[in-house]
Amino acid sequence: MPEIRFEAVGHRFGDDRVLSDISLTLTEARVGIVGANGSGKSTLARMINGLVSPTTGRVGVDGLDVKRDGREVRRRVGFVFTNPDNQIVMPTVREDVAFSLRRMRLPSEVAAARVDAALDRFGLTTLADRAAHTLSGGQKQLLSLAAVLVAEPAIVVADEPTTLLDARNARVVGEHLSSLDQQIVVVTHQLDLVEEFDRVIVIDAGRVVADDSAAGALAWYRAALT
Ligand SMILES: Nc1ncnc2c1ncn2[C@@H]1O[C@H](COP(=O)(O)OP(=O)(O)OP(=O)(O)O)[C@@H](O)[C@H]1O
Repeated sequence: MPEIRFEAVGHRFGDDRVLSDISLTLTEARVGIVGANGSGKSTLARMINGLVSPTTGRVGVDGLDVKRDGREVRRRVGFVFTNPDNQIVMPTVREDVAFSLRRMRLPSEVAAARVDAALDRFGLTTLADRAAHTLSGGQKQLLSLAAVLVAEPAIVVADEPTTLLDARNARVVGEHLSSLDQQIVVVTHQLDLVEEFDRVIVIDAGRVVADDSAAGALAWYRAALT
């Protein structure tokens, strides 16, 4: 598995300190991040591919510095947003998945085969020529996953990927995420999504307050909520 390393990471937005002294080395296949609204989870997740740079400390991916080696890191880290509308950029489903490969300069038949395989994997083949904006919320989130996965990143970071979905679609997207070969880091309020994960980290007020097996961390968090 890849290695994601936070070294004494802190972050401020203006005068607001939102992360303090985070040191973590993530090498497990499936890592969950949970915690209260505004505790800093999204900010932490966004640092893994450089969407946010820490104000203090350092974030590394496989020995690369996220700030210095941003392009190389972004090739390794795919990011799935809460709202797929923020991620879908092309008119049709097929074009949107293909867009992720534009920089790789693959021979066109190789690219087309990869796009077809990604569409098939996420059950989107029959929707390939549909206008992307006409998909349902669940279908759009599957399209976002296909568009991220087609580029074969080593790590997938997902920030509340099931929040906008109904229970059935949340389960479908959750099952797809859990079955990935890639290392995954998932931020969520839906605790069942990370119940089978290898490691769960609880963030509170910008600090790590629990870091354990899923069973241990979730028991801690549920007790803290009551
Ligand atoms: N771009 C920004 N500018 C200013 N403040 C920000 C920005 N992004 C986040 N914040 C603030 O940083 C804090 C942490 O936000 P973050 O989104 O990381 O929390 P979170 O744990 O993911 O919350 P939620 O569960 O509600 O999504 C919040 O107080 C938020 O208002």
